[in-house]
Amino acid sequence: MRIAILGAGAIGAYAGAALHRGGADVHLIARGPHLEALRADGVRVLSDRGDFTARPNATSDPREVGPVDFVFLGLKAQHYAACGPMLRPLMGPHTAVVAAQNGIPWWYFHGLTGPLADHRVHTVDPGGSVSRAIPVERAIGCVVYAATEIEAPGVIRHLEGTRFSIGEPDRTISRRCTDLSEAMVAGGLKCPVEQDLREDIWVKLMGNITFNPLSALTRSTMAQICRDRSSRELARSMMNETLDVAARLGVNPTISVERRLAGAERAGDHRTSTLHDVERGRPMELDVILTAVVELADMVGAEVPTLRTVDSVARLLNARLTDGSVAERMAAAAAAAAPARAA
Ligand SMILES: NC(=O)C1=CN([C@@H]2O[C@H](COP(=O)(O)OP(=O)(O)OC[C@H]3O[C@@H](n4cnc5c(N)ncnc54)[C@H](OP(=O)(O)O)[C@@H]3O)[C@@H](O)[C@H]2O)C=CC1
Ligand SMILES: CC(C)(CO)C(=O)C(=O)O
Repeated sequence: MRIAILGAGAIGAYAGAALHRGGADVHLIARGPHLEALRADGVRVLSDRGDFTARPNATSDPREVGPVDFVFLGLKAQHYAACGPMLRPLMGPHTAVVAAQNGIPWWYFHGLTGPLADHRVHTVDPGGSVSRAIPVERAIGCVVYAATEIEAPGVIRHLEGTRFSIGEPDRTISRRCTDLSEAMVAGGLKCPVEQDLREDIWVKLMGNITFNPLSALTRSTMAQICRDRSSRELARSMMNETLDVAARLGVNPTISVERRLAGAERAGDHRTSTLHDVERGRPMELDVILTAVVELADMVGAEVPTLRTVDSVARLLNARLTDGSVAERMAAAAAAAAPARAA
């Protein structure tokens, strides 16, 4: 099985290393110093479950890879609309694209019947730009219950979780999903094939919609947010509002808010992927994680005052982060602080 990892960052390189370890023919697509390290030394995975090194092919140029069976998309979702030129050389007639994103995917209403069939969520697929880059019929959904970070170029720190739940938008159990699942399991990951991934999407989103923006806005870990009485209450409100939107869309996750909060608190001092971005002076992956849910709330008539407030301040921060000068200053400050943190 040939697999390209487009955006072999924290999650992509981790999944790619595992797939390679399991016997798949893996091609990592990366850039910069991280790519140089991947080429020179492979992916070094550091994990309580056992460290290992995998040496799949690594390149910056998808044309060197050519058509594959699966593209595992490890890019941040705000880069999906522009990924068409990188994706094209990887696509054969049957290539599937597995997007490891958090939040609401661009294919969310694809394959459904009823009044919302094929509805486009504008925030995640503005003007159809993402659907044009990644046609929905190519998409396999993926909900990632793993936490990883790039500790140094070529080095992935695995913090917790190995589950990558996958599923077809149209609720079929397809051969391509079962094939991919076998390859992931051979690499030591959990990869259940779900009939309808939408419940998993909302369960995961209850955490991301809350902790990703709050951690970025307050520079706090998930545990710190949970242990402070008022921010825990804020998190609870955000989760309840999210569950209301999901319910109005016909999805009723069985997990309680208290259990979800307890799980986040147990994650301890983990910094979310969004906090990592802000610390590096990069824009946050906000549209798919939070703004899209506010759009869906408006669509289904749900009151989401807390989500709306956090979204508006987080979008203001994102606007500052996309202003080059501010982003450069923050990145410089983060680089200056890094040796001190390490000491
Ligand atoms: N990290 C985690 O624990 C989790 C992440 N996720 C999801 O996984 C997805 C990826 O997140 P994460 O792995 O943390 O993000 P990363 O930023 O670590 O990975 C994205 C990678 O894509 C690379 N990239 C971007 N554009 C290009 C390009 N044009 N050519 C080559 N490489 C490119 C980036 O390189 P560069 O740095 O140079 O821009 C980076 O290495 C997100 O949607 C996130 O929500 C889900 C669950 C957990
Ligand atoms: C926090 C985590 C790992 C989920 O627990 C995540 O999804 C992220 O960092 O974006």
